[in-house]
Parts: sequence; C-alpha cells; structure tokens
Amino acid sequence: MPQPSLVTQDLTVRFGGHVAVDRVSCAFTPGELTAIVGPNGAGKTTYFNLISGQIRATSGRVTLMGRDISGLSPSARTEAGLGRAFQLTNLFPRLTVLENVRLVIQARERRGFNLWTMAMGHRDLIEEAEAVLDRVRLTALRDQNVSALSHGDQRKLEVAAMIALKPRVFMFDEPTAGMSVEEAPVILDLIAGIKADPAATVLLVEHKMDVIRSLADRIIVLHNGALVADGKPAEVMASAVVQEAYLGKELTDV
Ligand SMILES: Nc1ncnc2c1ncn2[C@@H]1O[C@H](COP(=O)(O)OP(=O)(O)OP(=O)(O)O)[C@@H](O)[C@H]1O
Repeated sequence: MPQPSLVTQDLTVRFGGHVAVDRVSCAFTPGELTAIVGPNGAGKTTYFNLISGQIRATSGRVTLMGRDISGLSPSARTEAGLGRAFQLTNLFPRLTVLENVRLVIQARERRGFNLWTMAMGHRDLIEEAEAVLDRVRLTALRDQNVSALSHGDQRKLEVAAMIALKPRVFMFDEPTAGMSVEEAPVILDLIAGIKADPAATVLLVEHKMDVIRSLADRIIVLHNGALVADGKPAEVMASAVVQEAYLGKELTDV
C-alpha cells in the first residue's frame, strides 16, 4: 500500500457555535479516487476549503506529502502540490486558451528551476500546452480568448490548467455542475484519465450517484461535519449509517 499523500488529522472548524467540520481524520493515497458524499450542509465543501486553505481550521492539521501545510496560504498549498480546479486557474480572460495553459506550465517550471535543471524553451512550453489542450479536447479553441468560451469549455480549461500544474492531489468539487448533457462526459473522461495515473490522488465532492459509481474507488461520508463512514463504494452505500444520514432517501436519487 503506498504512503498517504494527503492526511487530515482531527480537522475542525467552528463558525460561532456551529461545528461545520468536526474532527475529521482521513488519509488519502495515490492511485485512489475518493468520493466525499453527504447530505446538503454536511460540511463537504467546508472540508475542501480547509484542505485547500480557503478557510483556516479552528484545530487539527493537514499534511501533504509528509509536510504540515496547515499554516500555508492557498497559493503556497498549490505550490506544494495541491490542485483544486477553481483555485489554480486564475484564468486570464483576455488571453487565449493556449496562452493560459502555457502560463501555468511556465509558472510550474519557474518553481522547479534550480541549478541542475534548465528552464524549458518557448517551443517546449507551447508543445506541452498543446498536448494538454489535446487531452481536454480544446485544441480547436486554442486561439480563442477565454472570455469567449462557454461555461463547459471554461470548466475544461480549468481541468487543463490543473493537469498542466502536475499536482500530487487533484480536488474536484461537483465538476459537472451546470454542464450540459453533452459536456459532462468529457469532464468525467478526463477525471478517469487522471485517476489512471498511479501517482495521482483524487478527491471528488459529488452528489450524482452515477458519477460516483463510475469513478470512485472509495467513499467517505460526512454528516453534520463528522466522518461517519469510509470504505469501498458497495459497502458504504449499503451501510446503515449512510442510509440514516440520508434519512431513508434512496442514494441513487441523491
Ligand atoms: N463561512 C461560513 N460561515 C458560517 N457557516 C458556514 C460557513 N461556511 C459553511 N457554513 C455552514 O457549515 C455547514 C456546512 O456547509 P458546506 O457548504 O460545507 O456543506 P456541503 O456538505 O458542502 O453542502 P452542499 O452539499 O449543500 O454543498 C452548513 O451548515 C453551512 O451553513
């Protein structure tokens, strides 16, 4: 079993008297896609925000590749190898699709630059950006300004930027929300492609059970901010605690 890439330890946040995330301890491993599920208001997005640094924990720790990142800003966490789609992109609306991806690669290379590595040449940057666009099927739009893209294409570009950054952990929060029936499968294929990399750890907050069923290796369930179930999808779906958390709702309808 590989070492965990991301660990949360007793991670907790209180908003006034309300505990939105309640002592969540969980380890995530490369080669595994974990779906994070739970009813509305369970704390899923807040848990993501604590991991990516959008909000600071009241107590507890987040460790990435063995390093305590609890005190780092969101951008420092990105640099440390944590990829969260909306946070990474900082898309430049007046630049083209290709230029946006090239800038992400350039920023990544600058960070990796040291005496022993040579900075990539312009041609290499463009070639890598083209390869990423090909992977997300945005090649035809490479010279379009980002501001002219549809919502679905912007989401694809967010995934492209995340792939270009080569993070260790990929975080997706309802990646197909607001997408058309035609667009959603492209994003799901991309996530499946990312998950096929044994070095990638993928976290997915998702309500749609068909998406979870097709992608998840593991499901964790949050309820009232606490982790109430963790295991293989079939076991978790069948467990009493999950049925109760969803108050008798059919999980397939969630
Ligand atoms: N900044 C905040 N201030 C106060 N309360 C907050 C804040 N952020 C979240 N909460 C509360 O924390 C709880 C968890 O919210 P969160 O958005 O994480 O749930 P969720 O599981 O992602 O829900 P959904 O599935 O509806 O997106 C909710 O009760 C929410 O109202």
